[in-house]
Amino acid sequence: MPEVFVLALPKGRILKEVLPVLRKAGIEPEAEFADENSRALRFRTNRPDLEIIRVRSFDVATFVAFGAAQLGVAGNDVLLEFDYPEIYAPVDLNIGHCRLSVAEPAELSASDDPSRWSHIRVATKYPNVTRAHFAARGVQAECIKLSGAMELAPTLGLCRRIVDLVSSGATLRANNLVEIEKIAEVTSRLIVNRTAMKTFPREIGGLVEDLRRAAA
Ligand SMILES: Nc1ncnc2c1ncn2[C@@H]1O[C@H](COP(=O)(O)OP(=O)(O)OP(=O)(O)O)[C@@H](O)[C@H]1O
Ligand SMILES: O=P(O)(O)OC[C@H]1O[C@H](OP(=O)(O)OP(=O)(O)O)[C@H](O)[C@@H]1O
Repeated sequence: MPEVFVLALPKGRILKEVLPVLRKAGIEPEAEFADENSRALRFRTNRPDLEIIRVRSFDVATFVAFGAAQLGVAGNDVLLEFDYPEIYAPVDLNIGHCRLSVAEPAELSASDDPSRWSHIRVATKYPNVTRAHFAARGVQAECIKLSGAMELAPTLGLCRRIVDLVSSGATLRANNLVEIEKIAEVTSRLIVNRTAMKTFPREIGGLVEDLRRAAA
């Protein structure tokens, strides 16, 4: 019986960008995958040795880190937040371009001086990256963990600053916030479980190379 490998894909916005890359690599998910009303989470592909699962973006990293999926697609925002040693990220897929930034209300930024901060409170989905970023310059960041809609936090008085993903800047503008500092540039990466790569170098290495060529 041949080995069947599992590729974990994020459910959200990245899915639309990743499908053309898969197609270029000769990987076609079964028809049900495109059906938004389907409750299935696990799908066959045209390759008998590859299945796809659809999970939340942060969970892609968890499935791959624990070897439940051998491959996945994750933004480096997610990889920075977890820093799982079992994850190897060999290919930048050149999709999902955005940045992880610090933002605050426009009226605060007019008089704010970030070089004088010693302690700040920040709403974010990325508490580990945020704490490490500020600790590197001696600022203690107290993080309030949210799972989305961070931009509401300053308006409603939860805290004055947020750390969130920014692409066009439209979400910040709509909430009267301005970007004051970039923490990291973000793109989506192909990720691989290190043990799986060592155990099946030919098979997984082949998939990695197919996807590398498709993303180039
Ligand atoms: N505005 C954006 N532009 C480009 N890429 C983005 C943007 N927002 C997020 N991403 C990328 O897509 C990934 C998933 O984004 P996000 O977490 O917002 O999606 P989601 O569908 O809301 O996921 P979930 O439901 O798991 O929270 C992020 O980890 C990031 O790498
Ligand atoms: O700069 P922009 O182009 O406006 O993009 C930024 C927005 O995109 C992401 O949210 P998403 O739309 O994925 O929703 P979420 O809040 O549920 O994560 C991110 O969290 C920002 O809110």
